[in-house]
Amino acid sequence: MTAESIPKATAKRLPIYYRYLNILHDTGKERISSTELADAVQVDSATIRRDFSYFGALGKRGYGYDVDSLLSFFKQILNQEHLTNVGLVGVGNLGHALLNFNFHKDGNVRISAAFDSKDDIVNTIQDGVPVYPVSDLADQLQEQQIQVIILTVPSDYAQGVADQAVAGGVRGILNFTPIRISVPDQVLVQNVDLTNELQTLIYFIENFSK
Ligand SMILES: NC(=O)c1ccc[n+]([C@@H]2O[C@H](COP(=O)([O-])OP(=O)(O)OC[C@H]3O[C@@H](n4cnc5c(N)ncnc54)[C@H](O)[C@@H]3O)[C@@H](O)[C@H]2O)c1
Repeated sequence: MTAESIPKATAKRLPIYYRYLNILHDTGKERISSTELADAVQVDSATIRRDFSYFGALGKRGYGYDVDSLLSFFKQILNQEHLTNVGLVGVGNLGHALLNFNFHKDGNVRISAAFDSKDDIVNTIQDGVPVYPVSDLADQLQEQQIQVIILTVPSDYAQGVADQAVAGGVRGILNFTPIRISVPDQVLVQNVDLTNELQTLIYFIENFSK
């Protein structure tokens, strides 16, 4: 089974399972039933069993799932053993917060280079990450083989920076700016809008909560 042949909805739940299994592993738990897992990750147990069935018969009736073998399987699927270096462009309020966070809990992703246009921050190290002049973006992405960037520049600069990143061979952009950037088909853009997320949450609370 390859990552490509797993249904998208199942693939989306993998990181949730993975994170929880890591916690179980750290506490020394060796096996878990789908019902226990369902309670912990808030996914119903039938869905969990179906999801896991895509990975072959990993569970044994009356025994549950072996935590270690599930973990190593997910690690392989999620490519967790492979460290992905990410660039961040725009070290302002939001950029600083993301640099400070730097995905340390997940272990397989880290921001390894940051870029800005302000003289007082360029060529410094912020939260352990070197900040390069944005004029070097395309070169540095290529040199450091960085294929994913986080975009946290003011909206007026978003498209220009995206163009530079594309010139540097970027394959994915996590776009925090309100601008819908244009990129070639082969480049993936994931837009993040916290206002939207909050409004969706409030809508669900008001309309679907018990
Ligand atoms: N998606 C969300 O939920 C969300 C939340 C907050 C902010 N934002 C967006 O994130 C962006 C950043 O917000 P902020 O509050 O951190 O802004 P900010 O002004 O504090 O920071 C922007 C940084 O980008 C740098 N910059 C400017 N032009 C640049 C360029 N061409 N190349 C590289 N760096 C450049 C600036 O020097 C500054 O350090 C804005 O577009 C804002 O709208 C989105």
